[in-house]
Amino acid sequence: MAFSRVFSDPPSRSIFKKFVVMLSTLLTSLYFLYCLTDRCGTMPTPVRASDQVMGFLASDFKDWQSLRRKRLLQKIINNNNPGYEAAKLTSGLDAERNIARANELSGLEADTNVLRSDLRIAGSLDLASLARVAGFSTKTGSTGKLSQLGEGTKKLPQAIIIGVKKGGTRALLEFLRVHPDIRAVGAEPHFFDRNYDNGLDWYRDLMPKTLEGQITMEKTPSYFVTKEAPARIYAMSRDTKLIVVVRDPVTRAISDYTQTLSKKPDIPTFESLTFKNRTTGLIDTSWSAVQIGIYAKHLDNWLQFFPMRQILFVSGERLISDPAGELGRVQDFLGLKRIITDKHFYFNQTKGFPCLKKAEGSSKPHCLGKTKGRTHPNIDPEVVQRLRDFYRPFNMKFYQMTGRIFGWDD
Ligand SMILES: Nc1ncnc2c1ncn2[C@@H]1O[C@H](COP(=O)(O)OS(=O)(=O)O)[C@@H](OP(=O)(O)O)[C@H]1O
Repeated sequence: MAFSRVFSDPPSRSIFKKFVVMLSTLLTSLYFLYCLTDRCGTMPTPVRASDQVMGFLASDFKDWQSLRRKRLLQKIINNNNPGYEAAKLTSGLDAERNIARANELSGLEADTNVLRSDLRIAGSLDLASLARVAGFSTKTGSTGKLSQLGEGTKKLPQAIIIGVKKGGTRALLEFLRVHPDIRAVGAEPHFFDRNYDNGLDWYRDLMPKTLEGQITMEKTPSYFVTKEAPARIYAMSRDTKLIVVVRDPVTRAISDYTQTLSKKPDIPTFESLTFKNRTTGLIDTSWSAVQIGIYAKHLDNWLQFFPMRQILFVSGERLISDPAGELGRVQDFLGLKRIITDKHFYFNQTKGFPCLKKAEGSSKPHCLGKTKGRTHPNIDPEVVQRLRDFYRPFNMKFYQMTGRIFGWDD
């Protein structure tokens, strides 16, 4: 009996172990797929539109928010363990790599700059082989700047493009990267929303090396609508400069929908998703495409931690009609010499957008990839009008808060 137990237990244990490993792999893959369909974002609860408008405007940023700020900050400082676990680091990097690869394979993100940067993120592991897989020579990823050759140190970002999704954040980052005093990670690290548990060392390690005087940057548009992000960034450095590219919230919502539709062609129409109840005109503010555009509400969260002078708002519309003008404001805000000027841009008729005459580290003209500047579906004008009416008071509040009239309500 004892003899047979000795020889029968080990195989069953090993089968069990294999089963556990297979199950974890399956679950991890499912999670990545889930994230790729944009379902990892926050899903706020629905609120009746008119109630929300009035309730929000009436509250006018009460004192309890400063209490909330202190509480949140304390929680974050307690939770943020800089000595991250090695296991988490590995899984985080794998996630980035998997997303980059899956995007690449599915053609969802054809922007070479994004891929290039994703390769750079993964570079600490095996840049050369990943580049080969992606069909890029490692030369493609070279910026031609000294720090790319190994000098300098990795630093936490001093400036972050925190939003908004579909605002024009990729265009802004790609344009800024032309500046010799800016070094930026191309992929979205999602540190302050999805990967915060990985710790600041993990985050720093994603950054490119910089020399004295160069600014490290990243962009993750979902930060703007992430409740925890302001306190977390504040805990990293209260001096962090924040940049938000904002765009007409109605067009932004349609752009957001267009992106989802390109990945999931079977989703309901924009019109049906907009309303909780079309007859009563009740707008579904739990739909993220609508919710993200309530800029005044999200900005209020940031103002609990950062003064207005530390946040720059870039007009997504002006970034297209006058990229050099908007880039001038951004360079001033970052305390940099105005090196990026109208000489750097040309309007590409085929693309219908401004493009760079020379991309970072290249002598060739460069437009953003095909996922930027998509054709939007036609939306029922009545629904568009209803959305305009919904956003108007929030837009007014936002203009008042920022001191800039963005012209979305003309
Ligand atoms: N120069 C240039 N080239 C191409 N596209 C440009 C440019 N400048 C701004 N845009 C607008 O950027 C919109 C995408 O915004 P984001 O880059 O913030 O999107 S994302 O959140 O990172 O997915 C994208 O939205 P869609 O037009 O809806 O595709 C563009 O309108």
